[in-house]
Amino acid sequence: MTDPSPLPRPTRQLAPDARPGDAALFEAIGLTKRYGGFVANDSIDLAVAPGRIHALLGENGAGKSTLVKLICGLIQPDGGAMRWRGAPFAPEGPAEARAHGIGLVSQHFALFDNLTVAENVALGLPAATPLRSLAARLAQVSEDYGLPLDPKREVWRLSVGERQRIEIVRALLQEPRFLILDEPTAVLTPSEADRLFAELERLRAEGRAVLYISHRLDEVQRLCDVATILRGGRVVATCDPRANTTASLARLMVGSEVSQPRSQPGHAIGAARLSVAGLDINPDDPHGTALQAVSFDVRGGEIVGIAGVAGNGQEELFAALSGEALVRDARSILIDGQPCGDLPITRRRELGAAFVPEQRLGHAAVPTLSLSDNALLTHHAEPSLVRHGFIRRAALRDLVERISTAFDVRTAARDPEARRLSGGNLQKFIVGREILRQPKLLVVNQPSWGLDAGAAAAIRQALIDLAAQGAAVLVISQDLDELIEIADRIGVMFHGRLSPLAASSAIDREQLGLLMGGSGWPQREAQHAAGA
Ligand SMILES: Nc1ncnc2c1ncn2[C@@H]1O[C@H](COP(=O)(O)OP(=O)(O)OP(=O)(O)O)[C@@H](O)[C@H]1O
Repeated sequence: MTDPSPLPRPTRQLAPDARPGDAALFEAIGLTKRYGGFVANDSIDLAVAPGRIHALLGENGAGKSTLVKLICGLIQPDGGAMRWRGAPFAPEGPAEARAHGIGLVSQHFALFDNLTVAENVALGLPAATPLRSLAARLAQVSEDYGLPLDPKREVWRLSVGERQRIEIVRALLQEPRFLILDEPTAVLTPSEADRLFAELERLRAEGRAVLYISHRLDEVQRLCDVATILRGGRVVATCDPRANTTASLARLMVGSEVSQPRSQPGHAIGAARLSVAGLDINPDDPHGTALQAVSFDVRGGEIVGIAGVAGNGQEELFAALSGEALVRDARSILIDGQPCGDLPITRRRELGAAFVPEQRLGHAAVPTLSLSDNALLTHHAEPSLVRHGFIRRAALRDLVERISTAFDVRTAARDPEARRLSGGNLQKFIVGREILRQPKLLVVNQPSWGLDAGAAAAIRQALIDLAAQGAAVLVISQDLDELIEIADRIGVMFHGRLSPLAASSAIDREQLGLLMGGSGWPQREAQHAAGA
């Protein structure tokens, strides 16, 4: 890891009275939010002091994002009060919260797809900021932060990891007095996360306050001075995270022990169910990553992991495998021996394949459709659900019930719109929707993004069990610990190339990290990867 670069000094200094140890910068007193009869935040008391990094923990659906939305004026409370530097605080909208110096890196990105990176950043800054100078500043600052971004690129072309970088850089450029980050590292690489932590530590040293939401408890212990834990919309504990173990924090969040996934030893590894040979793709997007001679196979009974920094071809690989991007040579992708590089996604599903894209809202699920209609999107070829062109609504609702039960999807109402689910619950739903089809091949991108420890363990267990039943499972993930934990073999993508797959027992985190950064590739591979 390289040392974090010095960052540009903030232009706006904090008031001299804001010093670590001061009285609370922000307070919530008995804050309550209801959705119909469901209480998402139940009399929350929270005090965030300047010069502190304060963790907000809780399992999926505990009410963390709801609290953040209240603080930022995105929704209004039904009871209780908030105070800012001791004075009553009731922001009517996000602009008012921003004017007080509250910055937000949200879990569901608030970005306009058709605008460029620079245009999106400009929208979060004072109106007078000229776009041209902003683009140059943004390029410089994003490099300094170790979060590379191309200011001219349109957002719709970017991966989830790249979108996350925009959110973070945009919030940091606002030099907030109180910065709230909702799962910021879920799709960042370890070195990107390290740079972010260094930046948060700088904010703390300057007397600013940070509210940090993460399901990664080791990060919380490393970074945070105090932790407030929510369960079922209520505060159940406020503690020093370093005085706890990750297991005891997880227990406080979940209310019981969290079990770790267990591999199923002794099951047979069969023939290749997915074979990719010499896959070359030149994406339409001039900023996309060309895939160069990607070759690998995934056999029945095994999990293959693909690691890599976002933007190194993982999106293009997923699109080619799923049929969202068709390839000229049909034989470059075989599913159970059948050439299918030129087949659309429905035909690939009929061959027994299932796909889970990384972007849950907008790609994997339509936000404004109910869960049952979202289930129909990938199950419509099944005769039990659609017969003679008629949708069997009762069977569909039953399917949603089965997914929700099997994957512990918690909703505030029956068959709600996808956008009403908490991030983690929607993730459980879209992964569960595909696993319940019992596919012979599952390709999944970032399976446990935003999941709490218990839910992530449950999803990983489901992937292990699916492979043990004979399916081939391909997991694309930026979470190296996840890949090392569940994959039988792992490869790394760099500049559109895939390293040879290595047995996960024979490769460690450090070697993977080096490959992700472009070191340690065989000479020829490195030359190709660098475009020589
Ligand atoms: N607009 C809404 N309408 C109805 N229910 C909602 C709405 N937004 C959130 N909820 C419900 O409120 C509960 C808390 O959701 P919230 O997003 O605050 O959880 P969270 O702790 O942030 O979870 P995660 O870790 O999964 O992001 C969930 O059960 C969710 O279904």
